[in-house]
Amino acid sequence: MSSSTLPLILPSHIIHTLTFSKAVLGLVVFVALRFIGTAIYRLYFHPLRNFPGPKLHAITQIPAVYSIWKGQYHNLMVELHHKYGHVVRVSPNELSFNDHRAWKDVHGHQKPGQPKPIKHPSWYVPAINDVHTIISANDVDHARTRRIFSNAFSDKALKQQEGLFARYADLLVHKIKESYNKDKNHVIDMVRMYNYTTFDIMSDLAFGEPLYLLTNEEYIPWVTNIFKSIRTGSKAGIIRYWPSLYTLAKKLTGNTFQKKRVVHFQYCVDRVDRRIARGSDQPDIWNLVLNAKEGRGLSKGEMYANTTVFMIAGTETTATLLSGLTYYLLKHPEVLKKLAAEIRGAFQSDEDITIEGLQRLKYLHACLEEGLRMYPPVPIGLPHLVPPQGVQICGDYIPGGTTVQVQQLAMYRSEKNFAEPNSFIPERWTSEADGKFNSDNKHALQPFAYGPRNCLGKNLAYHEMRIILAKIIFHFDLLLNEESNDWDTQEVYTLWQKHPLKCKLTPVRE
Ligand code: HEM
Repeated sequence: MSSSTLPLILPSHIIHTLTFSKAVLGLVVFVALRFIGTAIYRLYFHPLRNFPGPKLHAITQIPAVYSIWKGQYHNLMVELHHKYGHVVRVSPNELSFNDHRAWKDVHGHQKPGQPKPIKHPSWYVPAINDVHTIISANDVDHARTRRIFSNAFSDKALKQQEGLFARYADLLVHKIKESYNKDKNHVIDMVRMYNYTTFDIMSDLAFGEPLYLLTNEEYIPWVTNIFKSIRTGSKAGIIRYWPSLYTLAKKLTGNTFQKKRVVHFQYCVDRVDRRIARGSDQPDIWNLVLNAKEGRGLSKGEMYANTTVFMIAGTETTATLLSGLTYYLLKHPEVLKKLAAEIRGAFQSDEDITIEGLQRLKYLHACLEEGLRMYPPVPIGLPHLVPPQGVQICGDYIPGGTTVQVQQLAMYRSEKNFAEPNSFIPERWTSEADGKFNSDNKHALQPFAYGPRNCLGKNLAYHEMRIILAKIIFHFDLLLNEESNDWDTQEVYTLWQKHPLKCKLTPVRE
């Protein structure tokens, strides 16, 4: 048998195998050529080709996505900005900024008719009832919603709510004293204690009743699920980097995720309904909103959707700052001593600790600012989309369709913005600051975001953080437990994944 006749007598399954291998080979070659073609385009012809950044990041979104998946995106951004400067091309269609001017250009007010980046529609989606929240609404709906809710977050409202904050801060102190009285060597996880307090406060404001976390010293499953969903939501969210897969994945997995979201949402609906049916004479969100002219246009759907925002935006963030600041104070005993002297010197009793009294404490304010700089509760950027006309950011023309983000941690840990950026030095925020801090770029620090869509609860958050921290320091001496020595080495899944912060608190007064 000559070799030339061999193919004729090959069994059919071998012929199939050969055809199949050819098809696979063809596919591999096609994918490889496509990848090379895309890589060449993105490196040499793409509108973002002249922006600095690692070549691999310009070619593919995989390195950025991988770091999000591993919870290391915050560190990657610090590193890339350190190496490449104030603007970095972090993936083919995405630019990251750590220059203070980007706050105004991305988040700030623009003149009427001037194009501006919008909140990225892939990231900012409506609530489960398909109603947009204050955070996700387009600019027009946002302005209306913001007007409605601003009554509940005004200075006047805060003054009316003062007693409520004091009540929960006192309960926190009471619980810690109780634990100490049971066991003088007690070790307390302050992350939990701060979360219990901030969730109870916000629940009282939004549902007219606490979640009783402080009373029971235990999370309820609804709260645990919030923490879990922040992590899984951040991981699952990477699919947005492949828009066509995103649509497909939404269709395929819609039901699984949907069911969990429905259960979570229903909890808010039931509690808001219960609060409205019961009525209340307290200065909670609903009394302040519904009694004002603007609030009468609010639909039930909007009430439910926005409550979910308040219960996340107004709780975890504040507890995060308190946990981070407590950690840095414990790592810097000289700062803690100075702060304790200020607080204990200013007040004689709990009743003295008022909004006005706390606002006068300059060193407390400096410590809060430095805590927000070192450990911003929202450490990464909030994705915005450049409109088709393009915009100017930090003096550069940015073409339409680009995703842009202002990175918080990378902004605050840059020596271009702050001297000794990785050191916790509250003095930099005071008039007694060393000369080298005179050139600190204070405007770079915007932990509550910037412009018309900045944090609505900023004043509330400052008061809450002040009163809780002041009462803790007024009543206790604190020590960090050894196991929490490296507490700040954490992953970020949109928000910090906080480890337990184990501390020993010893009462200094009855
Ligand atoms: C340290 C504490 C806090 C920090 C660092 C913080 C930070 C932020 C940031 C960065 C945004 C912009 C989010 C975005 O555009 O995607 C935001 C928005 C918002 N925050 Fe806060 N927040 C804090 C506490 C609070 C509190 C206590 C409340 C009270 C409910 C609150 C309510 C809101 C609301 C309603 C928005 C949406 C505002 C709008 O779109 O007009 N936040 N916050």
